[in-house]
Amino acid sequence: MTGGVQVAAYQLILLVLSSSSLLPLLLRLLASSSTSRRRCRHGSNCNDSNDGDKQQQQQLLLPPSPPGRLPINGHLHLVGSLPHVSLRDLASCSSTSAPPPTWWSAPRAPPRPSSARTTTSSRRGPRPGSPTAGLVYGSSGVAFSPYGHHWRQVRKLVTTHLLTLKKVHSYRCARREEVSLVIAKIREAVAAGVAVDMSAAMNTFSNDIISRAVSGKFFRAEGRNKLFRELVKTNSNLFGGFNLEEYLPGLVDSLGFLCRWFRLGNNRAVDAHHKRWDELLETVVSDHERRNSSLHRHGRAGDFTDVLLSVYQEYGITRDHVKAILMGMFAAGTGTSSLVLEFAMAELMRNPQCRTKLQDEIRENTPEGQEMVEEENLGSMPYLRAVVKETLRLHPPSWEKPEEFMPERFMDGGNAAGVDFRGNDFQFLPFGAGRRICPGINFGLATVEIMLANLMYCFDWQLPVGMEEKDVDMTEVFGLTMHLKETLMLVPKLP
Ligand code: HEM
Repeated sequence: MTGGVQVAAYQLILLVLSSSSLLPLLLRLLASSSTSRRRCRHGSNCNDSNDGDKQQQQQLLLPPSPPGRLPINGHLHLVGSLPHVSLRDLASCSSTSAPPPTWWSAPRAPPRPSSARTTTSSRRGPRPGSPTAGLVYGSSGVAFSPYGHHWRQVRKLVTTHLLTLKKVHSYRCARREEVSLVIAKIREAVAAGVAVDMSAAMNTFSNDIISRAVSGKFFRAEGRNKLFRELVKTNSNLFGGFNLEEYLPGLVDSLGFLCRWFRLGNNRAVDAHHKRWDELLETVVSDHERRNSSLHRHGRAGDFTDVLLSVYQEYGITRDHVKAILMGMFAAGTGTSSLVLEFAMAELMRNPQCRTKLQDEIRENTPEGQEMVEEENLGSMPYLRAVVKETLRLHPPSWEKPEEFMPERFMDGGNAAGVDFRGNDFQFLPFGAGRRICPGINFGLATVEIMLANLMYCFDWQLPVGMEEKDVDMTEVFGLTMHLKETLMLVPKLP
């Protein structure tokens, strides 16, 4: 369900409830939601505020809430189908940094740098007991686990053993092979003179990279990578869809049986989907267990699953937790990297001068006669990093010409030259910040940079006949991650 439909569904529920004899229950809901708001102020990042509650706000030193809050509805009616854009607009209406609107339960990148300092997340993901929590093994992986001992353990495991710079580096041959497969496919399109569906190509590429890191060399066996891709897509639909509990936990508590009936269909879909994930992950785990002894004999570095199986007991976690971590790697690692690549290509098509500048840099800094850009060549390509940063910058307000694609801002002499994305510069948080910062930064960047460099190095790119730069549709659609509404079709040519 899109953001607009979610909002409409939410408002419809409110309308039905308020026009019925359920008013007493609504009042209870109101009471319970204000209690939970009070609780949030002491524990979580949900630092909402209330115009009518100024005294308490002053005591708690919270900034003022954006104007236009309604009872029950909070600021929901002010949030459109692109919530990050609405949040930005709400922030700019307020005289100081705006805290998230009052209904907003999931932690998202806040609209202004200064508010980012106060809102790094402690709770995230499906609420305990919700159908989607069941899908992710009771929210026991890294991304959805609430802050606490378990999260600290799984996060430590992932950052110490799976996503270290050394480990990411150890996958460079795998990345090289996957990039050459994409290049070979694009060469076929050049020979046939047809356009390439870049959205699909980049999604397949980043999913294959993650599948390979998780499942090893044999990830293509029995079409496992395709199955992973399909399951990740369904995850995204289920998490990005409308889940009553996430929006109105108080209502669900108050109207237990009605809500259970309302979400029955969703429950079944989630259970069936979880079963498919579990079967696949169980196969991956038991395959690895079978060949683990010979792996140790040969002393080879293993994939994510090998590493997890060798250390998980030390961390006091279970086999289901291992599966939850693996599932989380797919969900967090696939959509993100492929979207960065797709947005980067779309922006470069709309900005030919940036594209030429990037191609010149890449071609000048790749040794002559080399068929592909290698990872060791990337260090001498600062404009490539600036293009990636600019793609990640995603329209926040406090920038010069915020809506324009201007990688130069991150280059020497640019107004954001020293700005980095590792969570220290609060005006630029594409990977989040604080204790929940993305642990996959190195993995994601390695995937994006080598692929983008090779797309630019090996080909010249054109828009399909009849299309001009201004016709590249950058309309975004809200979901678990933001993505382009239209498929990006591009025509490759040999340079
Ligand atoms: C360019 C690609 C990527 C982008 C833009 C990105 C972005 C993000 C963001 C914004 C968050 C939330 C941070 C917060 O709440 O403060 C996050 C969390 C996370 N990401 Fe990434 N990510 C990328 C790639 C990856 C990859 C490749 C992996 C794994 C292989 C990964 C694993 C995770 C995990 C496990 C979390 C949850 C961390 C926690 O809750 O402790 N990400 N990512």
